[in-house]
Amino acid sequence: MKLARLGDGAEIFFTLQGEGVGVGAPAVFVRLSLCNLHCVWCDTDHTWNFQGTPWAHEKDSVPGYRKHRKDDVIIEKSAEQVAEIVRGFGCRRVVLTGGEPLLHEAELLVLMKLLRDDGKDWFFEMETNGSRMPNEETLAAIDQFNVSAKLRNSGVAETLRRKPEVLRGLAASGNAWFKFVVQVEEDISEILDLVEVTGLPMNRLILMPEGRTVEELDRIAGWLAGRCRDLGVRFSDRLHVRLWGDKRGV
Ligand SMILES: Nc1nc2[nH]cc(C(=O)O)c2c(=O)[nH]1
Ligand code: SF4
Ligand SMILES: [Mg+2]
Repeated sequence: MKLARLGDGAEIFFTLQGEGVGVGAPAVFVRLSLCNLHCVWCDTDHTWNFQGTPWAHEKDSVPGYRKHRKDDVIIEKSAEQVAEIVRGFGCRRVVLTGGEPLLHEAELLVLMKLLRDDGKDWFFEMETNGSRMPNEETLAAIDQFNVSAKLRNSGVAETLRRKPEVLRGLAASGNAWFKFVVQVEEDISEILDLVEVTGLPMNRLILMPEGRTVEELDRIAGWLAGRCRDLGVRFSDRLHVRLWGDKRGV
């Protein structure tokens, strides 16, 4: 499978879940490469912002920033190799993320089977952008979907990112939380419209500030936390950004 490359190896790391309902839980993250979306503020654009692609990213305008050479940011590993690395951390909570991990669905099913064949109580989370419906096997294998459907603020065309039927299907699994990235007040009405169209359960909603620095998070959290309280939905910080900043492998 194609993973994000970090140094000589794959971007597989042991940290604390920084976002969503499980924030603070020790977990091994496996970062797959490739994404079917291309959000302008994506904090893992090394999974898709490759040289020769037409997508825009906020960082494109930063002096000295270059789109990535595929060979620098992708590494190929078998499910067996990934399983061996994951086992080495001694933590059985695993977060499959990306990019978009569902682009590697068959290989991830092999990985989860290999790990579960150890006979231990693994817990698999998947961070997904909610634009693709997992198959039945994946629905059965994943313990928790952290679904982050993208809003207008992502800069991605609505036809690509907005899939109400997928959100309904994920909600029906009973294992999904819906984590929206918020920048401005108008995002809230967009989220509430989507909730109405899809019937997403309010008690599975999480609103999280967009930001790759503590200052950016604080600026939005300053008003968003109170809005969450009044709406009766969860607020999520981005703990890893607070603790370690905008770094890879944390
Ligand atoms: N600590 C930590 N928590 C996270 N939760 C979701 C992440 C992601 O990039 O999908 C992430 C991440 O990259 N690091
Ligand atoms: S869906 Fe996620 S990984 Fe893909 S571009 Fe958007 S933020 Fe980045
Ligand atoms: Mg991240």
